[in-house]
Amino acid sequence: MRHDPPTPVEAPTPDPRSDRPDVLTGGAAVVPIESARAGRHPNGTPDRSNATTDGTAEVAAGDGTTAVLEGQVVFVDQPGHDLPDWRTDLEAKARTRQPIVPTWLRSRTEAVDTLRWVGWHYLHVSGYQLTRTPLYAGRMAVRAPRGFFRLVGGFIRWTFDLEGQPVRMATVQKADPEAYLKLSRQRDARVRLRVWVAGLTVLTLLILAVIVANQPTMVQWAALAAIVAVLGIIGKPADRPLIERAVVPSAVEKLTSDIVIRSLTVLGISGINSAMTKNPKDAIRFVAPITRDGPGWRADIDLPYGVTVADVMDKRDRMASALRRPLGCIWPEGDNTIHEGRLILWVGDKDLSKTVVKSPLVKAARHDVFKGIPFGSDPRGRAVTVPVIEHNVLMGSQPGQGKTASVRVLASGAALDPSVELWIHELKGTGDLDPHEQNCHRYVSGIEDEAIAYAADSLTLLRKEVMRRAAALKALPPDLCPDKKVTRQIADMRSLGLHPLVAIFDECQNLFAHPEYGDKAGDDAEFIIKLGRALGVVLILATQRPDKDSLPTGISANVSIRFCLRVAGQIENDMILGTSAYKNGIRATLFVPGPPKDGGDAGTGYLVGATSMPKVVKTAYLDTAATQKIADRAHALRSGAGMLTGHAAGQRPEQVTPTFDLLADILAVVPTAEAKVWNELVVDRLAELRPEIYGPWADLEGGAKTGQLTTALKPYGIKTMQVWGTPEGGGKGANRIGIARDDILNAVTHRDKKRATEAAS
Ligand SMILES: Nc1ncnc2c1ncn2[C@@H]1O[C@H](COP(=O)(O)OP(=O)(O)OP(=O)(O)O)[C@@H](O)[C@H]1O
Repeated sequence: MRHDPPTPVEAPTPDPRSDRPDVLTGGAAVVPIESARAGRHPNGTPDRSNATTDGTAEVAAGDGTTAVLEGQVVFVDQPGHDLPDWRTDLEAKARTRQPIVPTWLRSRTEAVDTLRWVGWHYLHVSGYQLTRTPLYAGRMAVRAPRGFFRLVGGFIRWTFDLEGQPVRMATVQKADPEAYLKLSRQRDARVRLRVWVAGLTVLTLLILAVIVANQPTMVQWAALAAIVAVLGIIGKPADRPLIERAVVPSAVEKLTSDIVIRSLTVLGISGINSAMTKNPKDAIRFVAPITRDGPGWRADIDLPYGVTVADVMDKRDRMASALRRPLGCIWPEGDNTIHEGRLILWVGDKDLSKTVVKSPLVKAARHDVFKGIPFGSDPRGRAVTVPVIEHNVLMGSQPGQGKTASVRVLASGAALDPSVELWIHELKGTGDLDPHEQNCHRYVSGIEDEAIAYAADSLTLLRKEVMRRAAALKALPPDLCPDKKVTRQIADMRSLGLHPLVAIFDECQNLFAHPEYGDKAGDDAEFIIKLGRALGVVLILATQRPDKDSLPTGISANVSIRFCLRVAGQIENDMILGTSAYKNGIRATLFVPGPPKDGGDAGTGYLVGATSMPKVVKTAYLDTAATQKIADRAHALRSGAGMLTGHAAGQRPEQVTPTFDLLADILAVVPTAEAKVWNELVVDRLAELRPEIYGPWADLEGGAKTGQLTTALKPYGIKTMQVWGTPEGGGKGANRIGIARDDILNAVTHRDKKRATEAAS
């Protein structure tokens, strides 16, 4: 069956700016929508249109026949040149502006470091050469006779033009009298002049010799030394330099476009390989010249269409092999403000994992946290500061990758600002932060329940503190606090109680995953993170177990600064660095596990939220001795300023949550002989044991009382069951909800084992 031709329609009015003709010149075609609809097959299958040059379009009708659409056909691809918006054009140019002041001069620390390095370098070179002057003098003396003969021989050869002799002989052998005569005449003319010059030179030297002979001995020795030096230099064997190198030349190969292309094509990325096969010249484009950038080379590259920076990041080790550099020198980065395929490849001269970053805090007399805390340096050697005021920090990694070392840096920075109230909770019990105990308003180090309860108390107190501060800030006159935020000026007015309060929870998974305190602690932390920022309350959390049980999602979703050292997989990566971080190529899985001495990347991580773009940062390393020195200095500072409070001033901690161990308490009230017991009986006995804790449970009615214990036991994985029994005062036997004593005992054994393993790791 053949369709009726569709009703002719008007094509859209042509763009007046374009000189597009109405004839078809190629490219894909747009058929006016009404025509296309009219030409659709009744069963709804879309038709395929072919543009024709007479202003009609043929439409496959689906039954093998062709319908002709009348009207004007408009092309998708417009002829003529692009007409980019001039402002967009300028903005694009502005993004690629080269800095007027070189990058190393823009940071004071970096400039000082570079100048210091250059100074030391040349001092070393000068010292090295000066100590070797006797050796060089000896060498020159030995070489001087050969130099003398070379000089005299060369002088004679020049004077009598002996270099031309072989050519002249060749003309004789070829029996070419004309050429021979020409060359001989040239030689005679030369020799005539050169004999005069040579004679004058010899005469001058004789006069100089007579003058020197009449000079004091010192001058004579100096002249002799100069002559020996000159002859020594002339007499140098071709393969033996006079001066030794103070610095072995660097083996670092200059990064060139060929090397970069070679390294990208061996990564096994199909998008790159197929683009290279189709268009080897233009598949990988360099958007700026390859330049030196800090202690390394930087190449700005547009990857082939469809290839993302994340694809390349995954193959960093292969790239290192292709570039013949250690892995710690290869730092590919994306710039997705431009597009997903813009790769900034930085190849360092030094392996980052072998670099130990020094902290300026080691020598600082004091520090101002409103300026952020110096944290470490990026692979290019630029100092990186972490802002803490109005921020919260979450750090994570697998064990032994430098979390605690990073926490120490932040704790030390905070301690050196006496206006900061410092609360430290180190929930592993290894004492890594003990040096700062003397500066803390609240301090605990331990993995046992008491330590966890203390940390939970801290969060309860912090929550109250946040609410108090919110009211205090609201009450401040607008001229003092126009932005409703804590400023340095407000922080210094101690009476307002709005000074910075930095609370650190290292190994926080032990708190958030705790069966008794975990849930509430998670709620409190989330509340503090959301509201405390503008009020000067800063939470710093570090965990070695970033999963949803040990790190409530409310925390990982709301924290503002994230630092992720080496982790094993995508889930942990995104828990710390935020959803989609892995997908976007921010992958802390690329770091090598282990400490630097074993070639690992401990101390190196991705920092997100502290700088405009996510950055790889190597943290400054403070060992225990350096931390102790800083802590002692901070203590003296605080003591002088009368800022030692709470724990540091020897006050007893304020206890908010009474400490209790439910499982141990149940075992205490259920004798061994009683294998199974009703919940309600257990609750009554518990209330007798600790009325302040379990009293409210016992006050609950019937089912609620039973349910309370069931709920409290759930986090331990203990299930309740139907238990046959009789009331304690006597009465009829019945089946009611209860527990088995053995289940409690097993849970305690399991918990103790787990704690012992955690303490050992
Ligand atoms: N910034 C750094 N520079 C150099 N080495 C570092 C750095 N940070 C950590 N290290 C090395 O890594 C080791 C482990 O660091 P750290 O104890 O901080 O790890 P961690 O992640 O806290 O371990 P755990 O999870 O077991 O507590 C250190 O002993 C040190 O040798």
